[in-house]
Amino acid sequence: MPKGIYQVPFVGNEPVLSYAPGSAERKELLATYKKMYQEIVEVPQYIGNKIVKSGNKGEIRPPHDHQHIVGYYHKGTQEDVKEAINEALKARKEWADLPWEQRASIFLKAADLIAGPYRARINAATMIGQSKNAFQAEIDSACELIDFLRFNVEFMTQIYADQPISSEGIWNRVEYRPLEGFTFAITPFNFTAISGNLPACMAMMGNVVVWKPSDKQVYSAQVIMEVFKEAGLPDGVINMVLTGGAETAKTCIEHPDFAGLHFTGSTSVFKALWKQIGDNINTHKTYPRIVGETGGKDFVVAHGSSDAKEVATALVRGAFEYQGQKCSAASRAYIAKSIWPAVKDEMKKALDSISVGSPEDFSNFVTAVIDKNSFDKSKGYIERAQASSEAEVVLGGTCDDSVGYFVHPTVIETTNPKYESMVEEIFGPVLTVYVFEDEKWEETLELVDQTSDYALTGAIFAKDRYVLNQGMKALENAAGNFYINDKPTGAVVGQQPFGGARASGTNDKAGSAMNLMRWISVRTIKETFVTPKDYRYPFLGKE
Ligand SMILES: NC(=O)c1ccc[n+]([C@@H]2O[C@H](COP(=O)([O-])OP(=O)(O)OC[C@H]3O[C@@H](n4cnc5c(N)ncnc54)[C@H](O)[C@@H]3O)[C@@H](O)[C@H]2O)c1
Ligand SMILES: N[C@@H](CCC=O)C(=O)O
Repeated sequence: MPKGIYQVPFVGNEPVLSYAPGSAERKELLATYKKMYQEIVEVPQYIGNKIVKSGNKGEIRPPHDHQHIVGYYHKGTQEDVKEAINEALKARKEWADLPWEQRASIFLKAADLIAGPYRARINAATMIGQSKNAFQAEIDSACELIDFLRFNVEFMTQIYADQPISSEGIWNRVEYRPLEGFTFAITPFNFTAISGNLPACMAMMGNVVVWKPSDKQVYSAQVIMEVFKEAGLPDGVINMVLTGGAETAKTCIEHPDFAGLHFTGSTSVFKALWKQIGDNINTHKTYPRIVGETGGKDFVVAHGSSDAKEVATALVRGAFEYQGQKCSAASRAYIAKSIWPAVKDEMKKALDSISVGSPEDFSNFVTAVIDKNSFDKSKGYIERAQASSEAEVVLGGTCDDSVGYFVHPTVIETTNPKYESMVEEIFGPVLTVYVFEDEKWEETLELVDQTSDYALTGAIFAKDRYVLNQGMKALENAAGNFYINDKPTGAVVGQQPFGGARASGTNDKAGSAMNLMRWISVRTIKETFVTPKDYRYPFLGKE
């Protein structure tokens, strides 16, 4: 047990390296990328103390060069998932009983390993496997993951320090116990940081975890496991299985010791999982915690008083960074008629200067979308817009999957504010713009609020403070992360806690104490120093 009330070293947000031409970090990252590109990686499952190589291999191909194989991942079975659950449950007691500062040390060390010796490797794996450019890899797989690990340790200590008051003669305490049973993390392809954070933050609070990453993110997932192992994470605490989503969910959710789901991914999958958990509620020993951060149809609404160049820049970065494959990506924009010609012109200039290609070339702003399904999906929206009487492709529109899944940044302009690409999540570099009459500002705000089921991120642009205030009120429930005169992407851990409501998720705010609270079950302890020896009230029966 701790012999002191420790304070954790806390250093704030990890500085983002610039990768300037000639910099040491650029040289190291490029050399690592090239080396890893030529090697054949084998990604195993991590179950208890075993590194499991089933021999049933799935290929890992860079989305920007789909004929090239960089390695294989070993697919598991449901027997592996059952073993992972057993190993997690076996590890539970010792891990849950470990003093918090020992758990904290492991994750702080993991953060330092990523900040130092693993930085180039985890960024290169993210560039190769998920086709992020170096700058996007740096903010995700290095900085955001490091921040999640360090800030969550800080939040954990804040939670533990939060204690009730005590009246005279008693001492009240609360104990923040991990959940009873095992927890289950399912993670998406698009952020290495999310993938590492979901299992890690549950483990940090003393839980044991079965983690199923996306089969499109296995390369960087392996680096995460290597880091956790090197940081000293005991066997069985986080077990990584490489199995099908639906079957794995069934095995975990039907288990009596299933204690919590930490999910990030699409809305339809999360809704199905929620239902499945409800259907199995009589099997579970405890009410499972359910946290899910899901899809978005994120908006930018620009008032006539806003600066056209600022709006255009926010749209280009917000909609097209990482090929629009951010849950937060700007994908529907409402632009006042008086500024639209200037906004379009600025966007055209920007898009004309954007090059599309492999992340190995650091001058490429846009690289490939994740796979053929994603490519076909974006292409479908573009082709339907080209054929539609209600929409027009005004910028971009080129798609080419001969080498990689490249979709050029595309802007659709529609006359129908409920046109399909104003409503549905595309998750690709396709932005749809609806131009409104300047005097219809209030109706437009209502439209923004009512058009989509999602409520993840959104941005408002205006110079007039009354207008901003009006927009903030009208859009109060339309976004969990709301931006004023900025793009709707790029939340930073500790600065903008992230998550949305409505169909976008449970809004438990990744990278905050609010999220960590979901992975603990509080025991309240009252200790009485001088225990009464007589049942009677002092004046009972006395007049
Ligand atoms: N709100 C957020 O914080 C946030 C962050 C990142 C991504 N996302 C969302 O994630 C989606 C993109 O990621 P994706 O393509 O990896 O999502 P996805 O839903 O296809 O997959 C997410 C995970 O669920 C698994 N899965 C798929 N089908 C399953 C099933 N039937 N049962 C159980 N698991 C299943 C996948 O294998 C993967 O591990 C987008 O909708 C995006 O908006 C949201
Ligand atoms: N937190 C990220 C988005 C994560 C979802 O894909 C952002 O704020 O842009």
